[in-house]
Amino acid sequence: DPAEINPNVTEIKPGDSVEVARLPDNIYLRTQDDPDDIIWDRLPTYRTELFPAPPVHPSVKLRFDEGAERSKHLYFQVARTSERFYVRMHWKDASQDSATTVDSFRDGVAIQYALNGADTSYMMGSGPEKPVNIWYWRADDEQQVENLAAGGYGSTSSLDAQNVTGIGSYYPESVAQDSEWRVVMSRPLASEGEHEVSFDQAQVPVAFAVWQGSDNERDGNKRVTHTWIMLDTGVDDESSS
Ligand code: HEM
Repeated sequence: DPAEINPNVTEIKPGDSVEVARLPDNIYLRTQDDPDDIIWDRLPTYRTELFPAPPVHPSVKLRFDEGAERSKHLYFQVARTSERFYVRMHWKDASQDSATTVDSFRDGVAIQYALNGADTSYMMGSGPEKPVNIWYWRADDEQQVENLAAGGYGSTSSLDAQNVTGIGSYYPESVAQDSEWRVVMSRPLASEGEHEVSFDQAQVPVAFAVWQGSDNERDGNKRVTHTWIMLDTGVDDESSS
């Protein structure tokens, strides 16, 4: 519904490019990864639509509710200083699901980067030649982000370098539907190892995923952006190699 979108929010479709905002070096976040720092009010906000990930696995198919109205909006912001890259994500969620138990699932969010160009499958990469790097936050540990790599389903693995930090917080509102999660993740600009995304290139393809615990979403069952959104880093490819 276009009427509901704030004029300061830019709608992003798959294939669109967004600019990584450059924070001056004399600006500091109150605490690194503070999801509610006032700096975020001054930076451009983007909104994109998430749709159910296609069921690729028989066990996901069993749980896949074809009829469900499951599209969802994700708001995101991207920024860098001379030393770190930051991404902030927020989305409405009427329930705070912080634990996985026998019959309940936790909320989560992730950003995925194609390591070897936009012809990589946005469905978690295409084999060892076209892998992805994934930063994965889960509501059961609001102050931790896992740094993962994958080259197709079933190959998801944790990286040696766990240098991605992050914090998420739930902001309840009197109208439950207006409540939201806000999550910031960041990493030093310099990458460590071949499976960490390099920000030293003009464009970085990204995709997002949100797991809504109250809808029993977990692993492959989640909402995702379909195909890549391109981040313009402001780095010149020719001068940086
Ligand atoms: C759009 C199509 C996608 C499909 C069909 C898909 C499918 C799957 C499947 C089958 C699994 C379970 C097996 C495994 O770990 O490999 C999985 C897990 C996972 N996926 Fe995806 N995926 C998609 C997109 C994404 C995106 C865009 C992201 C990140 C932004 C992502 C992040 C993850 C993570 C972090 C896990 C591990 C989850 C856990 O431990 O609970 N996926 N996905």
